[in-house]
Amino acid sequence: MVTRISQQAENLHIHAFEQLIPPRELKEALPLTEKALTTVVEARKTIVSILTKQDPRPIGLVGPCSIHDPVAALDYARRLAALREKVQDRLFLVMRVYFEKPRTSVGWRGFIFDPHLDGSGDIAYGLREARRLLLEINEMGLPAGSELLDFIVPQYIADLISWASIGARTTESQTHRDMASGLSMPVGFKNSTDGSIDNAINALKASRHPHNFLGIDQEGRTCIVRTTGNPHGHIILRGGRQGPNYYEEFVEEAESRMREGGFEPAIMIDCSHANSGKRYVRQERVFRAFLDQRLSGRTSLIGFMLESNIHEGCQKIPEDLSQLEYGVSVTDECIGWEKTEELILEAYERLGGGER
Ligand SMILES: O=C[C@H](O)[C@H](O)COP(=O)(O)O
Ligand SMILES: C=C(OP(=O)(O)O)C(=O)O
Repeated sequence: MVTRISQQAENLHIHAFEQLIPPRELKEALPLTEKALTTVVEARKTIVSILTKQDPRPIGLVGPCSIHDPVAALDYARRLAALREKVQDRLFLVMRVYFEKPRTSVGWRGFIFDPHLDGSGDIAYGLREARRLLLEINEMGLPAGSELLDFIVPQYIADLISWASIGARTTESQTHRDMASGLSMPVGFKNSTDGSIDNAINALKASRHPHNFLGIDQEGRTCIVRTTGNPHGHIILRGGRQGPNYYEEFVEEAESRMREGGFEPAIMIDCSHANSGKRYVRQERVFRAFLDQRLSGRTSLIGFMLESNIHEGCQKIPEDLSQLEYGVSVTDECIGWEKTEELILEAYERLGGGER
């Protein structure tokens, strides 16, 4: 019972607690379909085969920096699903479907946390619409990859996610490592914003171990979550404060650090973020460097990440939301669809020429 005495000591900066429906109820309203389940199960299996080098195709994590408009996201997904079909014998494409944004200081926190883009924080709507969107994307046979930031969110949507990322700002966080140890999909750990790959390798080690932590169950009750450890992880080189880290010498360094840590090297190159100085025009350069290294026989490079949208560049979220430009990122700059298609088809051609 909250007494008058305790009211003077707690929740001093909280003005409301609003109850959410439990994960089970949202899943009953928007259930996983047979088709979506097949997309998820098959994609997770394929990604594990790529990480263990049984499947020679690189993974391409391709899509918007963040989802802010479900209509544009579906428009994008349809384009990517068609492209995926064309290239699937040489490339395994997964759509970036990012609903949670970690911020350097403050900024829009992503569709789940602020779906109306106005600071109203309608998380109930955000969770529901995120789940609906993921269902539709998986129904197209297109697998989804996402950054997981909050510990409660996975119980609502993780059954629709085939690959997850722990971001540069949270790779060193114990609680994110705990969460990763219980996730059902392969997880990529980014190097830290200062460029450190040790944090990512330590995260890989930690997430393979069992952990006990606090979370919620399907009924939304707080509980002790006991995990078995997640054996399917890899690292992602995204550059750091000192600059890019996609060049051969950085990849070699990452390979030997992974080996020293007892891991078979499995490295994804993020063509955006600090590898491109957040300038969309530079992603192309990083992408080609990835491809050159892959084609020269560097099989530790298991994939790439491209931040791509329908139209290139980015925009600030305007006060008057009717001024939002369709298909343009509201977070980091993205390459446009035409460039995306051009790069993926170029990779397809080159990967068909011999060494993959
Ligand atoms: O991917 C998106 C951003 O790089 C990340 O959320 C940090 O953004 P910020 O530095 O603009 O806050
Ligand atoms: C936030 C992201 O990246 P990073 O953690 O590398 O900054 C992202 O991929 O959206």
